[in-house]
Amino acid sequence: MPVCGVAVSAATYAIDKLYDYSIPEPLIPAVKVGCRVLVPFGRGNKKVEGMVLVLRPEAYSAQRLKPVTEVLDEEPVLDATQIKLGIWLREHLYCTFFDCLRLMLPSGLWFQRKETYTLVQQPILSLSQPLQEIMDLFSEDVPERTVEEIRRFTNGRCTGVMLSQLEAEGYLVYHSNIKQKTLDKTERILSLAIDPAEAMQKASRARTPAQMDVVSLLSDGCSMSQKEVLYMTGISESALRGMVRKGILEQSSIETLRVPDYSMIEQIPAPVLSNEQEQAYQGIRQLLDSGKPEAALLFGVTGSGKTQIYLKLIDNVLSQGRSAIMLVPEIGLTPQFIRLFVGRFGDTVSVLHSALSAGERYDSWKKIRSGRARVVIGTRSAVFAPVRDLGLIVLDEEQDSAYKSEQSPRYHARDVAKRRVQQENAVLVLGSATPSIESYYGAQQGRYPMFTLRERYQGAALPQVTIADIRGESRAGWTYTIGQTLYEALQENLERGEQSILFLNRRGNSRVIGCSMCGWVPECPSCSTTLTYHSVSGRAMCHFCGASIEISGLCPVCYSPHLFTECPGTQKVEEELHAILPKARVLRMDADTTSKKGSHHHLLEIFAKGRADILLGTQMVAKGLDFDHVTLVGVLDADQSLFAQDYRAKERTFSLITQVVGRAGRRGKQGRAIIQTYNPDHPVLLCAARQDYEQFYADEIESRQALLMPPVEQMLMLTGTGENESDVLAALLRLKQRILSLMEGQFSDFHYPVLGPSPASVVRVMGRYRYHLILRCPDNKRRRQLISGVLIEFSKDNKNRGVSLFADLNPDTL
Ligand SMILES: Nc1ncnc2c1ncn2[C@@H]1O[C@H](COP(=O)(O)OP(=O)(O)OP(=O)(O)O)[C@@H](O)[C@H]1O
Ligand SMILES: [Zn+2]
Repeated sequence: MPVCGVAVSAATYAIDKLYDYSIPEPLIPAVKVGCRVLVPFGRGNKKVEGMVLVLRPEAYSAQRLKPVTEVLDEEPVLDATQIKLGIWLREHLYCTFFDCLRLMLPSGLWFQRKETYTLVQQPILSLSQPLQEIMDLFSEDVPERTVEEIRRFTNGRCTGVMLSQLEAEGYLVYHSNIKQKTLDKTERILSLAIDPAEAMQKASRARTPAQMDVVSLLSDGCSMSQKEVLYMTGISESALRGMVRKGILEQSSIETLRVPDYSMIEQIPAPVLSNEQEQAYQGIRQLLDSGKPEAALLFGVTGSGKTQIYLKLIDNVLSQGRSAIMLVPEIGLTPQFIRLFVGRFGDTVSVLHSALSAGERYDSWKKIRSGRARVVIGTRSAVFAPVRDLGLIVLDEEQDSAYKSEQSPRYHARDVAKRRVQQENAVLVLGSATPSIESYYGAQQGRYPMFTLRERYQGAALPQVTIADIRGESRAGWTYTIGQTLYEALQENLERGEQSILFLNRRGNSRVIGCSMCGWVPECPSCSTTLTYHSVSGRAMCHFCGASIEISGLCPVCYSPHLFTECPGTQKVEEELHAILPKARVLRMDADTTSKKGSHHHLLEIFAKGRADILLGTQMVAKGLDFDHVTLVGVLDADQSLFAQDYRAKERTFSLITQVVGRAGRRGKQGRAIIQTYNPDHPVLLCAARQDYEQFYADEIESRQALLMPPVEQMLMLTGTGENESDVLAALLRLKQRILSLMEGQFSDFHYPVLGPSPASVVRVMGRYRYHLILRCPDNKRRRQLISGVLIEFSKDNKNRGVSLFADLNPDTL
């Protein structure tokens, strides 16, 4: 009897392995490695999804195996190389086979299952109480129930075994309906139905500004999706329908092109590379020609033209009939950037990013897999793109933390890329003006070659940086966030008609509310955080779990009406700018103004066209932007991220500041940057001001060496979470003891300190406490054996009930 080994979706880490199933005669031709199947699993023989990983055509098995129920794919959705990668991921990320394999598939390809039970007949004999409870849910009026409903109505008392028993007795019959997620293909499009002037007249009769906004938005004859119109104008859907009824707007429906058509885009000719660029290009090309797997670091100052090198390398790869993957951090994927690639490679380009719908993703995946797309540009998960004949992977801004997944499987795109080029004989290029300490260390250790670009393209000078000590200014009675030095520079720039970028070094964008009488501030009941005030809804909301409370205008504790709200940083600075530079056209870019799809691109477009003088924003403005007329960059609060309790805080600050400063003066004109700080003598800021990466690296690696932090030593973090704080702590203490005793005995060759338990920086999220253990030890087979063993043991131990545990290698933040 032929047998197949299946990675089963329902298996938890503790019981994860390849499960053997027999293949019934009629299914033999259909079962192939890399196809998904439906198999019975567990004691209840619930039908679950799985993926065939091995076939043993003539296997003999002593025990009776359960048979495969159904084959879900006609052709394999994963090939042998991808399966190999999945198995490697599983070993390194401590996840199940299925979770690792699923990473490589677009969600549109996943299945949605509806499992139901239908009444056949009510039992004549009396049943045990729990079984009767289930049968009571069925009647002639309600003959069908989903499994989910049954579980909910019985408060979880119903088990798979009970249901199978009722099925075996002939009272109920089971159906499972599985289908690939269906996908929306059309979109509603709006345009003006009449002449703009006439439309404006009609709209103004409604006396609502929103309707007039809609008309002016569409007045240049363009059409726009309804979604965009809703977002840009804030009008309501019913008001839009009204405008259609009145004949102001015309509505049509188009099939959305789920893969954009790039074939008509105008070609951009390849520029001639500078000497420095040419040398780096030739060096990496030799690696490509070697036909061996290689990795290289491309270390080039901001504006040195790394992108042109990537483009030419991709040219080379394509001419060999191979494919390339170009990875960028989410916010680096600007329209300008995409245009460069599309202009060069036309319709062989496929862009993958998180704002794509499931359908778009699915269609891109098909285009890539078929070999029609040979250049993939995308964010983190594009590292799994199923390109034909991989030749090159580029990680631009390779130090960016967006490359690390914060959800299970917690992979780092750089590690996956390294593994892929090894498996597929390709070349990996890590590009950056401020490489991660890991990558630079690797190059220093001779693990891979480094190519350096010391000059900006066409010799444009790096910006002149001034460190502005704002301590003195506030003492002198200057109360604005924008210090005097920066203010004067902004004014000069405005007079000269040149653009400026202002960078607020903050992650979130929170508006605090509180009572100025009793000091009350709203806190989240389930997370250790304060709530953020949203004036639109009049509610204070938790950014971790989404819980919110209404703010009525009175303090809930002392009933005083004196509530204060403090503006989010960017909004406050925007108001300030209007006050001190009333003529400046300011564009604010932060989490608030860019929450909708496309708005980020839209704002950048406005700025690129020179329709604003100052671009003000959070980290989104720091990286990758390339504008012609920006000659001034201001960093408003350089210190913000410097003192975070995190071993990467300095690295991140240095990188951010260097990146943002590097936005100035990229086209000949001398750029300036002003860094405002309360710590004008801080070595990290001094290095960033000189854009002296080497010095920064030298200092940083010394302290990592002293503290045995990555990259000198690898770090593994074990996080326990649970609702009961003392349970979490006790479980982690037991775990620590267990690891230590294993290191005494069976793993005596593997002896390293275990630190903790220590609380996570936000200790409680969604009602769950989070504590860490930290191991600093090399990542090798012994470590993986040890950790995988204790993880499994942990989940099987009843004492740990209510506490879950996961492992994370070299976490990006603590
Ligand atoms: N060989 C070239 N010919 C013409 N223009 C070039 C060339 N190299 C670079 N440039 C131009 O110089 C500018 C800076 O290049 P690019 O954006 O690639 O720099 P970068 O190294 O990626 O910088 P950053 O790290 O700051 O993003 C771009 O506008 C680019 O078009
Ligand atoms: Zn919360």
